[in-house]
Amino acid sequence: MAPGHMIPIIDMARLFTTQGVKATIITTPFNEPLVAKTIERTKTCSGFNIDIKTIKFPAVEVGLPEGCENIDSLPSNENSARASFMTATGMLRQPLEQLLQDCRPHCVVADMFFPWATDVAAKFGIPRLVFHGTSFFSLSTMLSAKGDIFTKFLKEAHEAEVRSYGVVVNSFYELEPAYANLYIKVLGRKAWHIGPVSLCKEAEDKGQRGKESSIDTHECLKWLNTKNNDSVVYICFGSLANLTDSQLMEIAMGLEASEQQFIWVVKKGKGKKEEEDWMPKGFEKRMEGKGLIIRGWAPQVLILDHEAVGGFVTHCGCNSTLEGVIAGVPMVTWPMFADQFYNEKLVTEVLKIGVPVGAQQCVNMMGNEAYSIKKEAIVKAVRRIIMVSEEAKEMRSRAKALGEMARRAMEKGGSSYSDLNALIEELKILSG
Ligand SMILES: O=c1ccn([C@@H]2O[C@H](COP(=O)(O)OP(=O)(O)O[C@H]3O[C@H](CO)[C@@H](O)[C@H](O)[C@H]3O)[C@@H](O)[C@H]2O)c(=O)[nH]1
Repeated sequence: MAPGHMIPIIDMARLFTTQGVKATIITTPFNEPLVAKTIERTKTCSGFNIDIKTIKFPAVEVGLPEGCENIDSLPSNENSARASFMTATGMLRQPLEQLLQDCRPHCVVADMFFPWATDVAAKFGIPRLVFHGTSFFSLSTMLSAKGDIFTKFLKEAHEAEVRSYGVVVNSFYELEPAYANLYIKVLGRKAWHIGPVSLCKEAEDKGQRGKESSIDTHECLKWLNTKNNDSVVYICFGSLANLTDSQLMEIAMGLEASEQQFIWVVKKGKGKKEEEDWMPKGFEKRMEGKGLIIRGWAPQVLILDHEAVGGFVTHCGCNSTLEGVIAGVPMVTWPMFADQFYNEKLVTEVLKIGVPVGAQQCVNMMGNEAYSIKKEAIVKAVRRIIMVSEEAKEMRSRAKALGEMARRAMEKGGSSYSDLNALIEELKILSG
């Protein structure tokens, strides 16, 4: 239960319904409005057939505040808060069992964070598919890396995956053929690439993905419309990372010194005091017309898709990475935790459509006071992707070609379209 997992899950449900099957999204009461709004926006689309069912999330029972049902709303990032959240997540097992008993679906797609869903589904003879939310590259790398990187939880998730029917991957074959082959043919996993799911034709709500945008989308587009093609850098670190004030300060100074136009998403509210703490004096005034700061939630896909955007500074969350690929923009990679360091390698060393900012250390979701990327590194990397040069030109052209391949993969006859088709057919046979 985190935006980076829920957004693709909702897209996936819509994608499944395009194949004529009915989908039910299971969520919790405080997450339900987000799911409902997204579904509502596409309700008029043909073939639409999605239900929502909620099960109670025992936040209070594990000592979390009432309504704390999403990892991005944890009161703090202390290990204890995350551990409580995981405990509460584990307690969804029994209500899921009840729900499956009543609904008897033909298949359950459950996120990797619910390893027990495999056994629950098996109880009713229902196949379970695992959704990791990450690329074949990072899945294969994690499996091939030494066993000691696996925490107890990851071990459990891994064992559940082995016992599951298979894995659905939000990726497309042409993006990482060697790693799709490695995962499926060499490591012997049963997997289907069905993405990028955000390109599902029913997912036309580009301006409101995940949360309500903090900026009027028309204003944002109006601002972008005044800019030349490929001239604006977009900077966003996903839904979970909180950067320290000193890190934000380095970014602000770096952006100013880079002399490039930008849209920068900062997960901070408005408030004079706060502003003074994390940006140089007079920064926003000096940047007027040149730089736009979005405080809170940005309409990311809408921004990336605009032709004025020519580069993306990203933390390499899997969704953002794919969205950058679809938009065909070179990236500055700035991984922070989880699979992001793997995704960085995919972008910079395999696909060669980005340059690393030089992040060497994992920081937790609240950042790290003792470690920050300096302004000079930011200026250098931003200029490398946005300023006219042979290197930038080549990266851009490779990125644009991949974006085209992504679209083709999702069209009728494309690799992801066909794989989804094959999956549904197989499930139909299974269910008799
Ligand atoms: O202001 C914002 C911020 C984010 N997004 C969207 O939110 C999603 C964010 O997902 P992602 O880029 O994957 O980042 P995280 O939110 O950090 O995702 C978590 O989940 C991912 C999927 O498992 C992992 O790859 C990441 O490492 C993990 O941090 C994307 O679709 C973005 O378009 C917005 O629309 N507006």
